[in-house]
Amino acid sequence: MTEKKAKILEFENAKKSYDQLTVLKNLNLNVYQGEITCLLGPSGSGKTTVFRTAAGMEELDEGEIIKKDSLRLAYVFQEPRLLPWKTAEENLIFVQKNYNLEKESKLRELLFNLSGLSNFKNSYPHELSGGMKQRLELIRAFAVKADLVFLDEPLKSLDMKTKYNLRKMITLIQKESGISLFFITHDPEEALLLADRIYILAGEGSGIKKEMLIKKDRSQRKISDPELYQKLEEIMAIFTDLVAEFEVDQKDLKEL
Ligand SMILES: Nc1ncnc2c1ncn2[C@@H]1O[C@H](COP(=O)(O)OP(=O)(O)OP(=O)(O)O)[C@@H](O)[C@H]1O
Repeated sequence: MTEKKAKILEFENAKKSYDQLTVLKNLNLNVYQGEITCLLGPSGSGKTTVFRTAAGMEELDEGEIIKKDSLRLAYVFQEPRLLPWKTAEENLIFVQKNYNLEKESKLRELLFNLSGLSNFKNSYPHELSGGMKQRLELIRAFAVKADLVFLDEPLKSLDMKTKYNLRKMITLIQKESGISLFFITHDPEEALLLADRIYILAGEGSGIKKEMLIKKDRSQRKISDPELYQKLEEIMAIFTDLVAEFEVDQKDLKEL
């Protein structure tokens, strides 16, 4: 199949171990311009290790991450990293200053509107709910006009309504700005609702088990669509193979 989109980041034969534990081996994946790419895998499969190496927080043992030096990257970590002594708007200005973008007040205004946080620009992080803080984390990453935003489980531990709203917000921002996103999740439904391209991580000491393309218009997706549902079943079959079942002798349960 011919790929017309430009590759903007590439993991080539990546290998990463911690002491005796090989977490990633022969990992190959591409991030394409203007796409939402998802790295999907069960707990412990090495997703955060991919994120940390991409962010330069860890070195690969072997292989390469290929990207242009000029590529502007932004990151959304699992746990909020907001500055507690700065208001919501000052948190955005703080990161914008790194790129001389602090005068972009219209962009901030737009992001606050899109995230429903317009009335909380002057609030401090401790005055916001968990979901609001996560929304602020997301718009902070979008405030620096990055080429590629990495998101590590951005919707983890949020309730269904907040997840739904944030998915809508991400979809809208991506559609309007054409920004590329690389997000990590263990949730197949989230991957299917958001991604153009899903890489399923094969599990400890391994690479990518499968690459999946989702063509359906993001704003029209429902998990009950036959196309998505069939893909969900495919992913679940792979996950069932990857996740070892724990074994407990029935009579030991009497100890409970
Ligand atoms: N700094 C570290 N030192 C030693 N082992 C580590 C380190 N970081 C991760 N590991 C191990 O590497 C493996 C993969 O961890 P990683 O956090 O990348 O997985 P994950 O897919 O992100 O998991 P989860 O979804 O539970 O966050 C795990 O077995 C973990 O214990």
